Amino acid sequence: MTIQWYPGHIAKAERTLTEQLKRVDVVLEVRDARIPLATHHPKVSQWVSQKPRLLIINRQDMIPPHIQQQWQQWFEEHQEIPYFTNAQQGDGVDAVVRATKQAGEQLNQKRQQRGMLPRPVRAVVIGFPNVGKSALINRLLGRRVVESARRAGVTRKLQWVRISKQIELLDAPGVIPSRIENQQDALKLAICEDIGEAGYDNQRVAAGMVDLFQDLQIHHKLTDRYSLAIASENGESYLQALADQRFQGDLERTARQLLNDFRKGLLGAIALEIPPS
Ligand SMILES: Nc1nc2c(ncn2[C@@H]2O[C@H](COP(=O)(O)OP(=O)(O)OP(=O)(O)O)[C@@H](O)[C@H]2O)c(=O)[nH]1
Repeated sequence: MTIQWYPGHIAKAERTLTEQLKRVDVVLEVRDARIPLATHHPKVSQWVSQKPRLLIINRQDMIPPHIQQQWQQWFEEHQEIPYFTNAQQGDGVDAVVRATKQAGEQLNQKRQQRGMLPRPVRAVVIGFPNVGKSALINRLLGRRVVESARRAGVTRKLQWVRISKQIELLDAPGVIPSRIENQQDALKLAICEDIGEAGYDNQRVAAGMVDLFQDLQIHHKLTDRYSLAIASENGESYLQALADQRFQGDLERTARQLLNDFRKGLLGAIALEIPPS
């Protein structure tokens, strides 16, 4: 399984992100609920430094509720408060606004102690490509200012927008470049399309997805959708069997179909990661 990264894009994304972080008081870090660990970048704490950070686990509608509960508990055990959202529908966004305001109140208390006037808290939404940053920004603003698209890597430019008297937001999300050396994490990012401008092979990623479903013991999701049992095959042979059964042996078309069905939620609510025990 090889994911090919484009170093020029990564360096540029890192520069833009660090510039954005310099300007803000609070950071809203968005992760993908299907893969909350793989959408964590190890350098985030270094980039964010001492600033308050809110952890937003988006796409909550795409995982089963009992797994969401397990993550809630896991993060709390690790001294983090996760805010679960469905940015497409707006679920959970009010709690994010309240927490951001609270961070602003703390900021202004400190300013007051130093004899400074209060001002709105400045925030930025950051996260891997395609985790739902633009959708969240649009929800926070209650209107559509940032393009939100299924294609990864569409967001760029920089502007401030006022959410309320207390909060100002950078309307361009900070994109965390998704170069992840761990190939299993890279595979999950590719399956979820949270990978930005990287090159990958659809057939390998789709076969890897089938293997992952086996490991997670959720292969019945494939059987339910395609009426083709997995038997003992590995991902590659399943892809071949499905191609023969449905797509005249066309492996590329089969791989795209599998990935698309997963990404659109047509295989049901599926978590690709569960909290480590
Ligand atoms: N089902 C579901 N879809 C979502 C959710 N959040 C965002 N989406 C959809 O996912 C797609 C990507 O969302 P964006 O908001 O563009 O993601 P982004 O992180 O800004 O992406 P980049 O611009 O590539 O960095 C869009 O089609 C959104 O409508 C969610 O919570 N649930």
